[in-house]
Amino acid sequence: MQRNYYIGVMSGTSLDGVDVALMDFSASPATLIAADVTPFPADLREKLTALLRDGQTDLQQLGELDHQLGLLYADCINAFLRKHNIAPEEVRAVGCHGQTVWHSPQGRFPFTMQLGDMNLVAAKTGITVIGDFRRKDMAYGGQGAPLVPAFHQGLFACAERLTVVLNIGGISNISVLISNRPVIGYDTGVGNALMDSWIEKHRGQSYDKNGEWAQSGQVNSELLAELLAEPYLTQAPPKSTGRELFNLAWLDKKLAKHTALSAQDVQATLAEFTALSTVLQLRALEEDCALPRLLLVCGGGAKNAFLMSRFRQLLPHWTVSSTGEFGLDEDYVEAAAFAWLAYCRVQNLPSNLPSVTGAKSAVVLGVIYPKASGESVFDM
Ligand SMILES: Nc1ncnc2c1ncn2[C@@H]1O[C@H](COP(=O)(O)OP(=O)(O)OP(=O)(O)O)[C@@H](O)[C@H]1O
Ligand SMILES: CC(=O)N[C@H]1[C@@H]2OC[C@@H](O2)[C@@H](O)[C@@H]1O[C@H](C)C(=O)O
Repeated sequence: MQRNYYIGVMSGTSLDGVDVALMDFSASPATLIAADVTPFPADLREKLTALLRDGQTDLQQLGELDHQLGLLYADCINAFLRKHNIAPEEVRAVGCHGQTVWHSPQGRFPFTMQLGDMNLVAAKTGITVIGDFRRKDMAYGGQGAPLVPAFHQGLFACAERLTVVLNIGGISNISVLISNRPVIGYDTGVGNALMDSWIEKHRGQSYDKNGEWAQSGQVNSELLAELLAEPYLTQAPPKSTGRELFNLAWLDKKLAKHTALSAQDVQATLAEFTALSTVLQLRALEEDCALPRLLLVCGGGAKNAFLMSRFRQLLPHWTVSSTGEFGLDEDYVEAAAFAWLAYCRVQNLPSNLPSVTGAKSAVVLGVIYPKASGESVFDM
């Protein structure tokens, strides 16, 4: 059978690296052919961390970051093609998310900003690139996020069970899949972002491997209650958030009354906060649906053994597993989803779910940046 290759590229809110996934859409279900992650160069990570921390920049720096990210994505794709012996001509299109530097879906002038010049990516790879996936949904009144629930639905929905796909990246988001009901999906709140920032501040490590440091501390119930009182958590969907809200400045305010707490107790409380802010949402679903319940975790948080054990303890009536056990490597679900979003763009298929983002209608997402030859992606 003829292959139908698309590449998805994702660099998420954790700023840990650039994920590249090659998907084949020639048969259903689509298959992941190969995937790799490239860590962010330290200088770029530093600049982006600073930008995400306070949103302060100038136009020169913003433009340069846009260029630098475009080059990085192109390098990652070209290295990927070389490593896996794939010619650019074999790939119909690349779906590239770009780097979210600010997400502000509420307010008088809602916007979401992803950097990374897709013109550069197309020019340097020789492959047609599709980018700017979120803003069409926003133009139709949606949150512009999360976009992966439609992809989750296609891969993991099953009539005999309630399936929830939970992505634990810097931010966590869920997709609730119950047959014959519209998909529910939203950002539940913080994923790894606060645990990452806290361990970086106190121990100079970029993340808490397997949650070992968190496990060594004690959860402080007063602090936990204050974290859980964040209004975003009880806001009704559609909703989406980011590191503009959940950052060290937010945490510092909550810690003001807890100056005597040890750093590892704070980490333990942050881990519990990450788990509970999702678990409370899932418990509410239990009243609504009597089907067997499956929680499928993906994203870097799926590798945090301590966090996964907390989900199992807190959700005794659920089977807790990872997407990897159900056919798609948990590290590459988002990158695979952007390959699928590119595929939808080329097929002119709508890919947002109004039940999730709140958009007025389902629309075709993504802007096409054609490769240099002028050959249309639709002619391949
Ligand atoms: N072995 C591990 N133990 C604990 N945490 C881990 C482990 N491996 C990865 N992580 C966490 O996963 C994070 C990366 O997750 P991921 O790549 O899914 O995030 P992202 O895609 O950048 O975020 P988002 O989905 O919000 O855009 C790391 O920053 C780290 O906190
Ligand atoms: C604005 C933005 O980049 N949002 C990301 C982020 O990372 C996780 C969560 O917050 C999710 O809403 C979204 O990414 C995934 C890929 C999505 O759109 O489904």
